Amino acid sequence: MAQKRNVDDASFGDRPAKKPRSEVDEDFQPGSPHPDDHALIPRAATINLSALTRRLAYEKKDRNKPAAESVEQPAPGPSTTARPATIRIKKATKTDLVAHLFDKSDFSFMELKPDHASRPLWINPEDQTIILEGFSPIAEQAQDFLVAISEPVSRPAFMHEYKITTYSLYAAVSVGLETDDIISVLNRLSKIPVPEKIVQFIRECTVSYGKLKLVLKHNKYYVESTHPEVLQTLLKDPMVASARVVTDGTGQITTGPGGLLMTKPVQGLLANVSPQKSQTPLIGATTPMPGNTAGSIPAAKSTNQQADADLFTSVVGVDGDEVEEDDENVHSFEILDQKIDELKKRCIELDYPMLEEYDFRNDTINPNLDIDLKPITVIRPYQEKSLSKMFGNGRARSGIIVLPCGAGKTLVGITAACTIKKSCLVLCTSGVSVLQWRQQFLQWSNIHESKICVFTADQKEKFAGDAGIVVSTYSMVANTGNRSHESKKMMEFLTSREWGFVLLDEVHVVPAAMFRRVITTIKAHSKLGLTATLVREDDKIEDLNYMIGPKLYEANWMDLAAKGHIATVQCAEVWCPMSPEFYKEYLKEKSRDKMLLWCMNPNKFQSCQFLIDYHEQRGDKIIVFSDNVFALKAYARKLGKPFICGDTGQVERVRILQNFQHNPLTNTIFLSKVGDTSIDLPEATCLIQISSHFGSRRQEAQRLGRILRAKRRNDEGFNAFFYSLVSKDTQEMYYSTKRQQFLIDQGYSFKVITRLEGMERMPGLVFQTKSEQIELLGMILNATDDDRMLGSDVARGEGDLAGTVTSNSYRAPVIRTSGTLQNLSGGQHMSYIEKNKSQNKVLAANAKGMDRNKLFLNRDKESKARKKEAQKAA
Ligand SMILES: Nc1ncnc2c1ncn2[C@@H]1O[C@H](COP(=O)(O)OP(=O)(O)OP(=O)(O)O)[C@@H](O)[C@H]1O
Repeated sequence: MAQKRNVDDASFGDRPAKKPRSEVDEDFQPGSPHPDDHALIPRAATINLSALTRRLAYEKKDRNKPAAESVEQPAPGPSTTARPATIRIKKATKTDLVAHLFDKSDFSFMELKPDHASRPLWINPEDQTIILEGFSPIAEQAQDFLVAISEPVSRPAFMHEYKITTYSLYAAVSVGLETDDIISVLNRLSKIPVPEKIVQFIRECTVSYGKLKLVLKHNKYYVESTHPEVLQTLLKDPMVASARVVTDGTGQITTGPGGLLMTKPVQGLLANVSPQKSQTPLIGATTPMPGNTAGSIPAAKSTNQQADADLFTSVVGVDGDEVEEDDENVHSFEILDQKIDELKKRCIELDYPMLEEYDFRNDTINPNLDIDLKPITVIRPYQEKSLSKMFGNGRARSGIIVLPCGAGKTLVGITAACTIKKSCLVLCTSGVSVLQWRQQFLQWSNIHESKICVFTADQKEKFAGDAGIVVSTYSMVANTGNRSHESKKMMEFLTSREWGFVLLDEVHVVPAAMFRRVITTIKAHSKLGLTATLVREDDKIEDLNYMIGPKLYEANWMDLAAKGHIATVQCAEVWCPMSPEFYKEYLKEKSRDKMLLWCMNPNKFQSCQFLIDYHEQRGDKIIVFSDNVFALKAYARKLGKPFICGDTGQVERVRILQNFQHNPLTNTIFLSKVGDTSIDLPEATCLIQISSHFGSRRQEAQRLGRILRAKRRNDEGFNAFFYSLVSKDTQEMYYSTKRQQFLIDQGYSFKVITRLEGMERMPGLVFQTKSEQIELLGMILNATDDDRMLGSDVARGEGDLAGTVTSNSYRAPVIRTSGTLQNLSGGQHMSYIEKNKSQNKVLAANAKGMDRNKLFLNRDKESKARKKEAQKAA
C-alpha cells in the first residue's frame, strides 16, 4: 500500500494522503463502496447485489469446488441443480454491474456478520491475507494476536495487511498457541465467518507442529517426542536416518534408522525434571513486572470487551504456566552434530518443525552465571513483550525478535541473558560492535568484568570460572582458514562447552553458509536472533527459520514512534532534474558511469547544499550518506564538511564523531556505508541520502535507523527528517522506489518534493554557472577507473562504521587521494582548490593545535612518501 504523495514544495504539512485508486481493491468492503466510486458506480447497483450473483461470481474463481456444493441459494427457476459455470458467470456480469471490475478480488458474496462494524478484520479465503482496520478500538489487541499468528506485510496508518503462512503458524505454535484458539480468536475478530479453506489450512499446518523437540544433553543432540509414531515416520526419511547416531555392539557409531527406537525416557534437561513454579519474576531478575504483561490488554470498558480481553489474554498473553512433560512417554534418538542444521531443514520440509526450548531453571548440569539487571535498569513495555514471547512458558524458546532500529535490541538480548543465567556467547558483525556489546553488558547488568571477555582478531580472552560471557564476531567463529595458536585454543574453549544461550546480533546480514558453520560448531541450548529488518534481497530469510527458530515477535515501528520510544520521521524524496550536459552523458555512458553521473548531478549538489543549510539553521544535526565514496569526498570537500569512509583511520573517525556530538560548529558530517549500522548518534536529527546501494530495502531502513534514536524525540512537535535525493529520469528513480518499500510497509510515507523553494536565491550556491557544471562533468569523465571504483566501501571489506578497522589494526589503505583527482579532473582550477580544503584536516588541526606531536609528523611524512611512491608507480 504505497503512500507516496506528490507535493510541489518543501513544506511538511500533515495533510492526509488521498487514497490512490489502486488501493480500492484491497480496501473494498461489501456494502461500503469507496467514496471515490460514486461518480463511477450507480449506488443502487452496489447495494442491490444479490447473494446469488455474488456467489456465482465467486464460483468463477473457485474451480476446484464441485459446482453443486458451492450454491447456497438456488437459482430461480424450477430446477435447483447448479447450472453450468459459463451461464452463471454471464448472469453475474449482467446482474451485477461492478463484479467484473473486481475480478478475482470480488468477495462480496461472503456474508458479513450482523455486527461486522465492530469487528476489525477481514480474511481473504484465497491467499490467507488478512486486512486489519488499524483505526478499530481493539486494533492494538488484534495486532498482538495477528503478529503472533501471521506475517505483517504492510502496516500503514489505517489499514494493515498480514498473511498467514506455514512459518507464521509454526511460530504461533512455538509460542504456545493452540489450533482451536487460533481459529476461535480469528473468528471472533473477523467480519465474516472464517472461511473453511482458512480453517483447514490452519489445521493442516498446525496438526504436526510442536510434536518434536530438539534437546541438547551432555553435549549431544537428541530429537525427542511423546509421539513415537512421529519419530518412526521421521526415521523413514533417508536424510533423517542418515543423521541418526546408532551405536553398534562394539560402541562404534554408525547412522541409519537403527531398528527400534529408544523407549527409555532421555535423562535430558527437558525430560527428566518436573518444572517448579518460580516465585521470582521470570524476565530479568530486578526488573519490575507490571501486571499488564505481554499480550494482555488495557482494562476493557464493557462486558463484551472484557470477554474479548479474557480471550486474548488466554491466547496471546503469558500465563506463566509451565508445560508438564510426561516423562514416561518421551522417546528420542541421538543425532550427529554436523547434520543438525540439515535435519532441522528437513523436518520443516516434512512438516514436523522441531521446537527448541531450554528449561534453564532446572538445568543443574551447566553452572549458573551470576548476572542480573542493575536495579536502575528498566526495560520498556515492548522489550518486555518481546521477551515474554521467548520465556512465555518458563523456558527459553529459540527464535528471532524483530525490533526497529534504535529500539534497544541490545538491552533485550542482555535481559534474556540475565534471565537464563548460564554461559552466553554473543556474536556480532564487527569488531567495534563486540566492544559495544561488552560495554552495554557492563552498563545494564551487574556482570563482573572478569566474567565477560571478547574474542576478536586483536583480543583473545577467556572468562574466569565455570560460567561467563564471550562476545565475538561471526567471522571469528565461522573462520575455517588457518588460525593462530591462540585462536585455535580459543575455539576449543568455545566448542568444548555447552552454551546456555547464544545471542545472534543483526541476523539478517550474516551469510547462510557462515551461519551454518556457527550453528554446527557451537553447542547451545537456546538461541536468540536480533534484527530490525528481517528482509534480504536474496530471499534467504526463510533459512533463518530453521537455523535459529521462528520469529517470536515483531514490533510495529509506528506504534513505537507514537509512544516516543523512537523518533517520528518525515520522509521525503527530492527529485533533482539532471543538468542537460549531465543527462546527455548519462544517455551515452556505460552503466557503471551512469551511477556516478546521477550521484554528481549539479542539481543534486545544490539540493544537498540547500537542505544542509536549511536544517543547520533550524538547529538540526545532519548526516549525509553516500555509498559512492568518490561522490562522498567530492561533496564533503566542496561543501566544507568532514567525512568518514572506509579509509578514514580510527582516530580520525572518533575525532569527527566527537565533534559532531559536542562541537556546535560541526553540525553536518558525511558518511559512506560504513555508517549504515552500529552507529549510535542520538544527536542526529536529519539524514540526507545522496547515493545508495541500488534497491536495498534493508539499507534504507538501517539508515533511517540512525535518526530514530534522536535524543530530542520527545520534545513537543519534534520531527526527524529523512531526505533521499534522486536524479530525475534516471535509473536511480526505480531503485529509490524499491528501496522505500520496506519503510512504506512499516507505515512511513514518502513525500515527493520536485522543487525546493528558495534554492535559487541561496547565497553561495555551488555549481550555479554552466562553466562550473561543465568543469564538474569534466572531472567525472576524466577520473581514472581507480577513482571511479572508489564507489564502494564494501569492496574493501568494510561493512559498517565499526568496520574491521580498530585503532590497533588500522593500516593506510591503497593510495587514493584527492591529489590524483585534482590533477586529472580540473581540480587544479583555483576556485575548486580553495573550496576543497578538507574539513577533516581542519578538525584534526584544531584538535592538536599547531603543536603537533613529532611521532605523528614522522608518520605523516612516511605516509606522504608512500603516497608519492605509489603515484609514481601508477
Ligand atoms: N529500556 C531502556 N531504557 C533506557 N534506554 C534504553 C532502553 N532500551 C534502549 N535504550 C537506549 O536506546 C538506544 C538504542 O539502543 P540499541 O543501540 O540497543 O538499539 P538497536 O535496536 O540495537 O539499534 P540498531 O539496530 O540501530 O543497532 C541506546 O542508546 C540504548 O541505551
